[in-house]
Amino acid sequence: MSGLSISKLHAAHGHTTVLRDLELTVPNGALACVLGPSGCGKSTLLRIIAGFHQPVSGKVTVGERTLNDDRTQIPAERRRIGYVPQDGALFPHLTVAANVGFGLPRAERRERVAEMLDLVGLNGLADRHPHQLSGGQQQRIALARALAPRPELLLLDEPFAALDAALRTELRTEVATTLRRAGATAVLVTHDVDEALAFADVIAVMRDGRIVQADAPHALYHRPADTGVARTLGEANLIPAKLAADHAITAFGELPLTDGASNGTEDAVVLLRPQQLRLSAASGPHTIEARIINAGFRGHDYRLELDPAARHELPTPLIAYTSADAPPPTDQTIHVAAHGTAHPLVPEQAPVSATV
Ligand SMILES: Nc1ncnc2c1ncn2[C@@H]1O[C@H](COP(=O)(O)OP(=O)(O)OP(=O)(O)O)[C@@H](O)[C@H]1O
Repeated sequence: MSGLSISKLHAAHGHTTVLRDLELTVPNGALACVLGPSGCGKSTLLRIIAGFHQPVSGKVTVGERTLNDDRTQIPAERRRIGYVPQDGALFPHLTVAANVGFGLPRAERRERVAEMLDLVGLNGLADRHPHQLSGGQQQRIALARALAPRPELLLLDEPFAALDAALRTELRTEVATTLRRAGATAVLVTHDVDEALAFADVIAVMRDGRIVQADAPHALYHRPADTGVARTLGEANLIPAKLAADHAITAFGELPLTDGASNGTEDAVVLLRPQQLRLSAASGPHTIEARIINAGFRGHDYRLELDPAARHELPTPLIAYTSADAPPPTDQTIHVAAHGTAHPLVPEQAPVSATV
């Protein structure tokens, strides 16, 4: 397998620009997730990489091979790229073995099919037809079929979207393990943040036809580039702050900065994730007073919506997660403290015009 590199990619459907100046690098052997809202251009990006859609301009390379640039447009069948669509799209009239072996040279077909079915843990099902498989089994066969010709790059377009929540979690873990075992470079498209956080070595957040930030899941969650990326990765409290050299001054007192340095700004916003806000038994110099306006039980914890007292000048609602056995009742006034570090955020950029 080989790494993927995309630069200055522009694409349109008719007169509507869909991708603009898109940059993305996926190292060899890495699993990347492209995360973004419906309609932001994720599938268009995959279809360009696969060779199903021609971009307006830009360069796409896999390993040393240029697939698209000003002069080059390698056809899809010569790209050596595997593609797993949302519904798997197995050939209904062929057996599992024939689906996985489709297009492989006859001499190696038998052995390669057995190897692939082994990889996805379904070697007992070679003689079945797709309609005799569960949704999860069909997706695993689709993955085996895509990996069988030893593609240089594997593309997965929301491959778990049609599955129920439990199967989805199980299968995405399995698929990630399978891909790592196969040493595959893969790009998965999703609008499910849990999927991206669990699956990826690199998450690329897409907005308005561009990749706005790409980084390891942990870095992206704790150090988002702007308020939009912060919200894309999970619930976010955006807290007004003044920035000093190495700390933020907030209604919760002084909090160290995540990256430990700022230029000093009077009028800043810092990110505090809900798990950083904790109920405090007593009021103190670094607690705020708030009223619980909603408490939702989520099995492992409660999600609280809080209305902070007006004097704190904080946004409403603040979101806190608490693992307390039972939170105080709704409408009760409580004290809240903030833990950990604060990460300064810039506002999300306004979208640019969508017409070429
Ligand atoms: N064949 C097409 N002709 C015209 N417009 C299209 C075509 N395919 C997609 N679009 C438009 O291009 C934009 C990007 O679509 P795309 O399918 O790439 O988004 P997406 O992020 O994959 O969305 P989703 O998550 O809903 O699948 C959308 O506004 C869509 O309506």
